[in-house]
Amino acid sequence: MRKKIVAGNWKMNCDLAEMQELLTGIKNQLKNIPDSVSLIVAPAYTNLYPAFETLKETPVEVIAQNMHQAKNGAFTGEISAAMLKGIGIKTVILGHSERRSIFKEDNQLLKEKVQTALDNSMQVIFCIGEELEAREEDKAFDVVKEQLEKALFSFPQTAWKNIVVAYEPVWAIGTGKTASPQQAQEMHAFIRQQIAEKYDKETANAVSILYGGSVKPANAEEIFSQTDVDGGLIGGAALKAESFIEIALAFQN
Ligand SMILES: O=C[C@H](O)COP(=O)(O)O
Repeated sequence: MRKKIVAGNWKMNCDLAEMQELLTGIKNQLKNIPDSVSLIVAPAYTNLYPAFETLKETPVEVIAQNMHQAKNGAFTGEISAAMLKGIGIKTVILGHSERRSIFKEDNQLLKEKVQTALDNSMQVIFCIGEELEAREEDKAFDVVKEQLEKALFSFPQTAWKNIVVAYEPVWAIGTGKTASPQQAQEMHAFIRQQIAEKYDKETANAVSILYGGSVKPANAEEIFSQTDVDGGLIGGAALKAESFIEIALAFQN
């Protein structure tokens, strides 16, 4: 059975004190979360180690929001895979649409980052998704296919045990506009089919595919109940312990 995952991407939010408060809230409610659901939080770089220390006796995984592709060197302001691993971080989000649009990270660069993560035995949550214009022009599937092909499909089948895909339609991120459960299911099934065609059905069926984009307690249950939706990558609603936990509980119903 595929892993069910609820991951909170905190983006550039929470100073240390705010994060510790959030973590206390999450820890206090962990007993309600079924073992079948993996909880993940992705704090900003400066909060990674304190979060790791605070959560180390719990099942919640702390992951990074990004990293550089190089091993080390003159890259002012950047963080390497070895640095993340050195503080116990084993997973990284790559390809988030904010990295693609604001920081101009393209599929070629993202492929290099994925390669670096895999070379360092790290897991990757790889984000893909179309912008509003592509959705309106009926090109959403073409965009997603291209992102998969250019950034991920040159890796061998064995790499896929370390890759989780997050489908995040850009027009639904932080906008309050969620893809309908049907739109999410349609795209998730398409992504799985692309993986099956490139590799095989077994590989495709084992990959967790998360949905991201304005997931909230009110819509999580319907989205998570879709056949090919294995969880969520949550932004705004992950910044409050109550709503984050409520979203994770949506799997129970
Ligand atoms: O990484 C998370 C996504 O960008 C979703 O953010 P959001 O839940 O605030 O729309």
